[in-house]
Amino acid sequence: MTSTLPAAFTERMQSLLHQDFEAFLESYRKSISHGLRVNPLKIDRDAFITLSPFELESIPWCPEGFRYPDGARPGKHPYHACGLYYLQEPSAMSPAEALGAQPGERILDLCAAPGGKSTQLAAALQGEGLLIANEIHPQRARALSENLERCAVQNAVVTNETPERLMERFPLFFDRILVDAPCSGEGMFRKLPEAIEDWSPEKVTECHHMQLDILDAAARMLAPGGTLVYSTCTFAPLENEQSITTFLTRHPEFELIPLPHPEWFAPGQPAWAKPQTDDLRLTARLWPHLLEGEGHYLAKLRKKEDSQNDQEPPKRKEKRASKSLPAGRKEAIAAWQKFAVEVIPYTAKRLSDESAFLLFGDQLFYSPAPTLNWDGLKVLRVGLHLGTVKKNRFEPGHALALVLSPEEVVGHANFKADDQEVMRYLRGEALLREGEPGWTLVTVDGFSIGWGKQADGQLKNHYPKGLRWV
Ligand SMILES: C[S@@+](CC[C@H](N)C(=O)[O-])C[C@H]1O[C@@H](n2cnc3c(N)ncnc32)[C@H](O)[C@@H]1O
Repeated sequence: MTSTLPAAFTERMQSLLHQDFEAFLESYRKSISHGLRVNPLKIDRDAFITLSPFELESIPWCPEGFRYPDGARPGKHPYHACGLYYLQEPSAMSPAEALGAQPGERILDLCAAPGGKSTQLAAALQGEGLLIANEIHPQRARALSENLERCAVQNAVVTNETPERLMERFPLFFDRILVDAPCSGEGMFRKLPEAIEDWSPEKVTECHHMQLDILDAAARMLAPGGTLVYSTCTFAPLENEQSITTFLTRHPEFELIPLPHPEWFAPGQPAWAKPQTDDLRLTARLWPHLLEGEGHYLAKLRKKEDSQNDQEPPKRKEKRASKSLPAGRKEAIAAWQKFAVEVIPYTAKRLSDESAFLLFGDQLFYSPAPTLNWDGLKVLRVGLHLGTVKKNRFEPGHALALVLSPEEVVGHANFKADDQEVMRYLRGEALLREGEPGWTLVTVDGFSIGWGKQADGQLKNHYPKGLRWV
């Protein structure tokens, strides 16, 4: 790392870490830790170990997590475009693991973009239950949506809302909530030198207040008995031990519970917050000088089963609102069914619950929560984007391609990962190829990557324009 660390930061860390300070500072002279997390919605861990073109080293606190060496470029490999893995620095793999999402649950990832933890939570759900992945910034919400799509997630709803607005709609609704809070980003100094420029003591204070507001909203949305994980990628006690202590003072209905992997994660520091609470030892610090990772803070909390819910959730209007039932829905479903029977007859049955189809404009989605009403919320995606209803035809969505396997489609074109045709496809070029006319699933070593349409000795390219490699 070449940029100089802010003096106010190093002085504070020295006064906190004492004899460990030199080792902490030394960690900034080492290269960053590269990680990837295998996406079990596309390939299981052991199969990926066999297939991987990169050297892999297991990360102890995340079964699907691996380090890869400097110089490997997994983001530039077609397997990345197929969604076989998500690039994530190793300590950032800990919060979603700690949350312990189970298939069938209702999960909220409140500060979700660009989606590292959301894709991990979706994998834990194994397609069952509901994930709401929320991001406040519109552009970042779009990146989140694309990453969930690439990782073949079918049961996520992507919203672009403030925590407060979500809170009004979903009181006491979730089994588990992740607050991966906006923070001063001291754990990013090694990876992103811009984070050093952005940092200031005032920013630390500002983030602390923002974190408390976000946590208040999360507290209201969690069902009694539910689990909340709070995480940051900063070292400032004010944003970690102090945010949790203040939260617990404001919310006696919550208690800290121990985190897994005490052999890897150092305990939180009771002396770094006021009033001093011994339970802070149950929170965790991931230090860059004690493990290979950029650093994180984690706290796992439970909302007591018998917590007084002073405000009971309002009676939800479960009936679908008119906007979700636009004119043309029937025709859209018919167009989909015609497409599905012709192109993906084996999957058509799985995606046939009439109540799950949602039409937004000309975009057809298959909802994981058909009884929920999304009117009035900024929603980017509700479950699986099936495709676009065009005049007299249905054009399948990229998201649909990514959830399909070759056995599910009538026509597919497979290429080996090192075949130049794959690069041409990713650049958006048509491929010269003979085949049955019509929609064709393009696969790389058997893993779907997108659609093509076969006609006149060519496979026309339907890889989305915004994703094309240049
Ligand atoms: C640490 S990042 C999230 C990283 C993400 N969980 C992941 O694993 O890819 C924090 C996110 O919180 C968002 N954010 C900023 N201000 C916020 C606020 N007031 N309420 C909710 N989220 C906010 C930021 O835009 C940012 O995307």
